[in-house]
Amino acid sequence: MSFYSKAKFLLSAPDIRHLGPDEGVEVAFAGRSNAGKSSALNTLTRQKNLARTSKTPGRTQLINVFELDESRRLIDLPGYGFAQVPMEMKKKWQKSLGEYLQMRDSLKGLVVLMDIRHPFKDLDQDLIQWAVDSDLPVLALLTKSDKLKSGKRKAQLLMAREAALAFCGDVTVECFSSLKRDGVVKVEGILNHWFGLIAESEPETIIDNPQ
Ligand SMILES: Nc1nc2c(ncn2[C@@H]2O[C@H](COP(=O)(O)OP(=O)(O)OP(=O)(O)O)[C@@H](O)[C@H]2O)c(=O)[nH]1
Ligand SMILES: [Mg+2]
Repeated sequence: MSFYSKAKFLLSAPDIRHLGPDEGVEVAFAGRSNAGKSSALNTLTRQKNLARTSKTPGRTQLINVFELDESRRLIDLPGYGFAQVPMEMKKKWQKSLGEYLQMRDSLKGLVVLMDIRHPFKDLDQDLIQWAVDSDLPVLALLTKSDKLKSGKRKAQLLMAREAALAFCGDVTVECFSSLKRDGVVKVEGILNHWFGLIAESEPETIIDNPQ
């Protein structure tokens, strides 16, 4: 059993004032609406319905917190860049998202998810750039990698890595598929470091649940 499969829903908050104490370590999943954030969390935690997913963009409207243990949490953030949301709602979400990213001290790592077919849109670049400038560790995932055949997938990955280097600096970029579980082991390895489960110098390994 993976450490991440222990995840339990803790709370949903409209803004940072409704989150629990700003202690321990949080790793947040961010990205455009419909990029596959909630699906990725379900895949990582091996739970089908932990985070709510939907075909309709804009499903996740609150900051959703999932507890791994008493000091470690996974965060599912509302998506950005969805045109069909009423302006007022959009403003509210973007405000709570911005506040979370800028003010939450326990945020120790950011996973930015982008559809492999159209990565590094303006808002993605802005977010990754901001994380790099803020010294917040960031992992960029090209989601729904199952949508492309192997050759095209590799080409997109190379292109995205070059784009990341050009626009945002030295950012880790990997492919990910919730459907095929592509990239899960790599994500776990990186999260293990961010959560302080293994030292930086140690090789990336999968942490088993001790129970
Ligand atoms: N083929 C394929 N579809 C995926 C994958 N991941 C997610 N999807 C689909 O993409 C849609 C959006 O997924 P969600 O996980 O709800 O996306 P989200 O980023 O949480 O969206 P918001 O909460 O609206 O911001 C759903 O229909 C998923 O089934 C994947 O790896 N492969
Ligand atoms: Mg979602």
